[in-house]
Amino acid sequence: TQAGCTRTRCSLRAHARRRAHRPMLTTPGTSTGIPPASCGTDPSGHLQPPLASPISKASAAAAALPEEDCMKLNPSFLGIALSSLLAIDLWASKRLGVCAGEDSAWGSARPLMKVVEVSGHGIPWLLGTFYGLCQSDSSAAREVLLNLLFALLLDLVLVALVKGLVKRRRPTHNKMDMFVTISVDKYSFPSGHATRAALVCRFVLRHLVLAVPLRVLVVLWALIVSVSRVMLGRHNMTDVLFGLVLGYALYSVVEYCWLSPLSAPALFALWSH
Ligand SMILES: CC(C)=CCC/C(C)=C/CC/C(C)=C/COP(=O)(O)O
Repeated sequence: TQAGCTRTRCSLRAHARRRAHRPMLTTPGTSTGIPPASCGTDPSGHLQPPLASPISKASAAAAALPEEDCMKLNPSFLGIALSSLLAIDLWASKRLGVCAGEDSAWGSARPLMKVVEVSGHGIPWLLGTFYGLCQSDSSAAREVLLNLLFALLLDLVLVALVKGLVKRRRPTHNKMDMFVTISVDKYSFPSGHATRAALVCRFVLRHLVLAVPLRVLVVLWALIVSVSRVMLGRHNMTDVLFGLVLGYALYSVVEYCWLSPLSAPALFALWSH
């Protein structure tokens, strides 16, 4: 009937669309994602298997695609592994976001987590270091503080660059109620708090003479700041893990470019009394 024919044509078109959008898992040419022209329907409207006929124009065109185009359609092992990792990351991060809101499982701990958040924020660290630099009267202290200031600024620039390049959105369960942010802070990869925590932790352990309990406290602080980013729902786990690695590596760069009265006399002249 007329209605039956229309339904059959629609279902054929839908079938062709589904196949055309399905990523190819087989070698190009054997499955083109386009139904062969010889496919048809029987009088009752059911799809018939393809007839043994020459390759249709469409499949011949697909078979002639350059290798790179076919590669794009074939999900590689690495692609599948990455998508699976990201899916696990999103799922686990959402489950760990127990302080993401007042009504979350650990919502009552949210104010405390926000104090931890401020302790790893860029502004207190920049202002504190700058203040220390202006107050210090020993050249050794000035050298350490000037390098800490340089490290903190380098960290801000690097994180802003990576955030702007990667443009990964913050988790959907995050409430954007953070203490002072800049434009790129709408993005979450990598976590600026985690990079700063790792960087400051390595810096302090290397340049401050501290008793063992205090050294342990510094490491604990860096870990708590990092974990709190996921608990507050600000970040996914991969943002924080990458941030820690980046901050750790950044310290090596700071150490390599260490500013001294010999290498940067003009900078030190600014703060010599
Ligand atoms: C000198 C200058 C440009 C200071 C800007 C300090 C500032 C507003 C830093 C932003 C710190 C922040 C909110 C980072 C975001 O951390 P995530 O862990 O959420 O990535």
